[in-house]
Amino acid sequence: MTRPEATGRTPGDDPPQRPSIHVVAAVITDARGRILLARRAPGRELAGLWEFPGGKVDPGETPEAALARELHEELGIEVEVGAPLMVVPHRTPSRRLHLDVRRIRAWRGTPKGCEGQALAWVQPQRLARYDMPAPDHPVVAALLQPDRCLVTPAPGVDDGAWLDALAASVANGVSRVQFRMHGVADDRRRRLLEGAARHCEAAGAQLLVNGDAALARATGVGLHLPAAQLRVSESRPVPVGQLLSASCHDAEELALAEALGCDFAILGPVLATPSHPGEPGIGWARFEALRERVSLPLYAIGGLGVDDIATARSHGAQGVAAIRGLWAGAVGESPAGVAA
Ligand SMILES: Nc1nc2c([nH]c(=O)n2[C@@H]2O[C@H](COP(=O)(O)OP(=O)(O)OP(=O)(O)O)[C@@H](O)[C@H]2O)c(=O)[nH]1
Ligand SMILES: [Mg+2]
Repeated sequence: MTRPEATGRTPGDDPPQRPSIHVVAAVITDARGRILLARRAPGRELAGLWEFPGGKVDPGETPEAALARELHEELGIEVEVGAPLMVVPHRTPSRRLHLDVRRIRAWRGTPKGCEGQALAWVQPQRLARYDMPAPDHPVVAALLQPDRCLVTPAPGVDDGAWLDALAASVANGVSRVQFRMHGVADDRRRRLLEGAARHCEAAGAQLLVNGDAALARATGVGLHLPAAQLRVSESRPVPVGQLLSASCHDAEELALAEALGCDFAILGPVLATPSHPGEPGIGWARFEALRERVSLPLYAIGGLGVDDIATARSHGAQGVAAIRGLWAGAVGESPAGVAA
């Protein structure tokens, strides 16, 4: 609907002339698990792109009321708004946007394109085939990809106990694992990677090796680039289809990770963490300010665990990455150089 744009948050590092808009959008799922997309009609901004139905929050309106109103106006249905999925902060040269995505618990009526827009019910795995605005890319990732990424701790002296803890971690719901194993001899590291790969495969979890492109290519597991390697990578070190991620700490590294075609990145440290004593962390406001410049999925790292996933999602993160917060075993000495 055409109405004045509601102004929302305006974080301090932004020129005052850049308007901020709060948009609510819906994940509406049918009995077959398909998700409803609407195509922006000709003549409108971003015409032809597919989106989650919704629109701008009016001044004084709650997000829930705005979403119910928009879905009535655009689709002719009455809804019960459900749980938040995520809020994506996004900036363009002319404005900043908070895309606040909610699940719909129940609805009455049959969705129709009341404003002439085409509609499509899409299997989640096919969402990536639809051309969507940049702020929607993290939303699609949140619907499809894991909300937590384990970074492995050092193995101590007992490799069997380490592998048992890894197996317990993936059994506990971790389905993305970054195998980080610094200061361990090559043959031992390789044996542990093989053990980790067996456990991950059995549990359907994804595995990425930290910092060793040759080992990733030789074994077929994914590759995680530490920031120093990201900064010197000129092309994607593993083929598309083999997972690639990177550690990022600032806007420049995030832009590099996106340009290299990383499937996701890890950004932090967000909170203080035992592995970085004396460092306060960048905090959620800074996390958002960095997140709004790129659209690849980002895990927040640094002093976080499963209880922080909802908070992380409300700041535009895919979820959390952690050592301590996700490892189902004892964590010994803090490995240097990782904030988890
Ligand atoms: N509804 C919706 N808007 C989105 C999505 N992603 C995204 O970037 N946007 C942007 O959010 C803004 C608000 O969307 P809208 O055009 O639906 O707003 P509206 O229904 O109130 O209509 P209006 O154009 O009459 O003000 C648009 O600039 C749109 O490009 C999405 O998935 N759903
Ligand atoms: Mg709309």
